[in-house]
Amino acid sequence: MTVRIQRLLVVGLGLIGGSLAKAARERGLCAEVIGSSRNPETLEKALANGVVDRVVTSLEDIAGELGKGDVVLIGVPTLTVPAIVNQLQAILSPEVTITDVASVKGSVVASVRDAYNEIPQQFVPGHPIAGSEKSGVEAANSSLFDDHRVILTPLPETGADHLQRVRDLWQGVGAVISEMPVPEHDEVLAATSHLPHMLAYTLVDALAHMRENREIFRYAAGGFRDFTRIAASDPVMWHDIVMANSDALLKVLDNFTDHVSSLKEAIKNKDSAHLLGVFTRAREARNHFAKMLENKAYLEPMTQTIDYRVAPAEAVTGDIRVPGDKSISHRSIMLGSLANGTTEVTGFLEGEDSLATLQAFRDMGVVIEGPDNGRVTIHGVGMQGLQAPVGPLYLGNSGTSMRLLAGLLAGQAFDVELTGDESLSKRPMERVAAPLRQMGAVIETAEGGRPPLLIKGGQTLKAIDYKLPMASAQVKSCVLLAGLYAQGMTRTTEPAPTRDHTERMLTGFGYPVERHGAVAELSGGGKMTATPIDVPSDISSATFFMVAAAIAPGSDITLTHVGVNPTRIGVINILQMMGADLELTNYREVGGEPVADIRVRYAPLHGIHIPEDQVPLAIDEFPALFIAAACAEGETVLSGAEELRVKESDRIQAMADGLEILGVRTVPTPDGIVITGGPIGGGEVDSLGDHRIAMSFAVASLRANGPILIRNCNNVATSFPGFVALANNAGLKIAEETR
Ligand SMILES: O=C(O)C1=C[C@@H](OP(=O)(O)O)[C@@H](O)[C@H](O)C1
Ligand SMILES: C=C(OP(=O)(O)O)C(=O)O
Repeated sequence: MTVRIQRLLVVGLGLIGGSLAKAARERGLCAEVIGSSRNPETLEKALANGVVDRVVTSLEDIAGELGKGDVVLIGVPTLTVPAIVNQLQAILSPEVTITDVASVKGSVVASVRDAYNEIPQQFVPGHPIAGSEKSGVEAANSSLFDDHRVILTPLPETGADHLQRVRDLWQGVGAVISEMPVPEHDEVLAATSHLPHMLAYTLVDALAHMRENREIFRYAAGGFRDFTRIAASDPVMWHDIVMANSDALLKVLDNFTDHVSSLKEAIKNKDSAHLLGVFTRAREARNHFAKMLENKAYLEPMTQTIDYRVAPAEAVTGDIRVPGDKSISHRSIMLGSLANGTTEVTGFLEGEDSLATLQAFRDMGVVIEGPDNGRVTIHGVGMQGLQAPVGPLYLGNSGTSMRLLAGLLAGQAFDVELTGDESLSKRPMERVAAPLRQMGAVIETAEGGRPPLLIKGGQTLKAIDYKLPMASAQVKSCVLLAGLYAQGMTRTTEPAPTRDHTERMLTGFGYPVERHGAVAELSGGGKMTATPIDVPSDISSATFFMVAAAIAPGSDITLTHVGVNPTRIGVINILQMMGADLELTNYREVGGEPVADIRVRYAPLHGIHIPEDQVPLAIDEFPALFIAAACAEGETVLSGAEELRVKESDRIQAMADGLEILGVRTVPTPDGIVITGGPIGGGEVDSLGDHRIAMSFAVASLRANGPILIRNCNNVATSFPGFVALANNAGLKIAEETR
């Protein structure tokens, strides 16, 4: 329903009133725009600058003309609003829509109620979040509201057509409308607008009072200028706002004063942890909000969807260092946070999954600097030093974060809730909840053992001897991490070897872990000491380039500094069994983890039966290995890999569907797949938001005879930020498209 506005009367032609009048006039939103002001000079300027069609000096002169379809907008300073409202009550027809632009809504609504003895249907309180330190009709700017927010705070009595008319007016001048209740508006604005203005005014006033003020202002550049820009705002307007919103403002001022007092204490006591804590948290929050605002998070989906359009490519060549290992990055944050002392991490993966873990620990009070080019400094808080987070810990797409944190947090003193994105919210968590409950933890899951996880703090955990029902490093790590807080010796026995980064890193941090064969055990109640961590490149990310070189004639690529922990090298073993030409050189150990450079040159591949003992050692590499199988002579058979069905997507089905579309024959089975090698065509495939599916199909382009469009590739950033640039450098032809 669009309700056309006939006449718009703007009472008070300051910056906001003047800008609205001018914008409405220029955009032809109303039949006529009329301005009213007590000041004849303002009226003259308004006419001269084309702000209004006509002016009136008193409301009586015009009120009688106005009726249904007309709008009166009160644009005077907040404390002058009651006088205008009183006047309007006496002379204006109840059919005329009345709205206002005051920065405080409680006091305006109260003045309307006083004047009318009720809230009339015609009244629609509003507040455009726009402005500038400039004031007056001469500053009127018809694009002031473009993409700016206007908050309307309609009351139960407000009439629907009046509300619609005001919405149309603001939308017509380019604004974006949100609605909220009056008290919420006043609290939000006290914190986000009124407090900063008070601080800016006070800072400038305080400095101006210092004896050497000339000198101070002479040297006050960047920071001072940025911080105090708003101290040039209209003093009367701000006086009125403060008087009108004093209750809400006093509340935020109290809170802020407490923070300043703690900062003062920290400076006095040279408390670096406190200072760094405040600064790193604030910087993160500022960046986070800036991103949200850039994306207009309240208006549109947070980000756009990224697709890859991949053209057929020839070969891959060069020396490449892929980003840091995801599993090790997660663990570096977890153990570094619980250690005594400061842990320096280099090579940290700045992907969304490991950043989710990092943020979770920040949310629990750990001061973490970085990441900055893979460098992270963690100020460990000791085994008992985590604090209750203020809200749920959001872990995005990351299964590892949720399952390992569940273990670590089961024995803490506080309650915590773990949540995740759509994909993570579908993944099974009973596999960790069950052993943790056996240890005495109190954990609730949503239906079907899915996230969110609600963990009740303050439980006494006791050690268990846990035989893992599936080969899962996440479940093993979860139980061992809970074991750090349990009474007695916690033991895990795994059905097949899985990645052992937790055990290695605990040892590195000085926490004794006994290991023999399939068994790992540790006693609760110990402590850890900070130690530097150098994270090797992720073999799971390197895999995409290994497969790329293995399938594309003419390829010769060297992947440097790759982690080649024996529990992770299934992909190397399987590719070699298929006939790939793979060579490991420069073998060394870095911080308890073996590392090597891997050179891969093209060689024809043949299908194999993948030995089941290799499955856990290559669990994340199968989507890419399926592409190798599609390029191999004959059949490749995988079994014993039902775990692939509960990753970020059902990776067996997702790959089978995509390969079929590209003309490759596949037969999915409950625990694996049979793939018959053959030519690969072009087509459109869906990664289902699974990073490894997206990157695998990009690699397929090296053997495809047409372009491949891969849908939903945003999550590549969870494990492999910079993938597209690195891949294109090596020889792929990926174009990112957003929609
Ligand atoms: O412990 C880890 O860091 C991981 C273990 C594996 O999961 P499962 O334990 O579920 O097999 C793997 O798929 C995941 O990417 C990372
Ligand atoms: C399975 C994976 O990760 P996670 O379980 O941590 O989401 C993966 O990275 O392939």
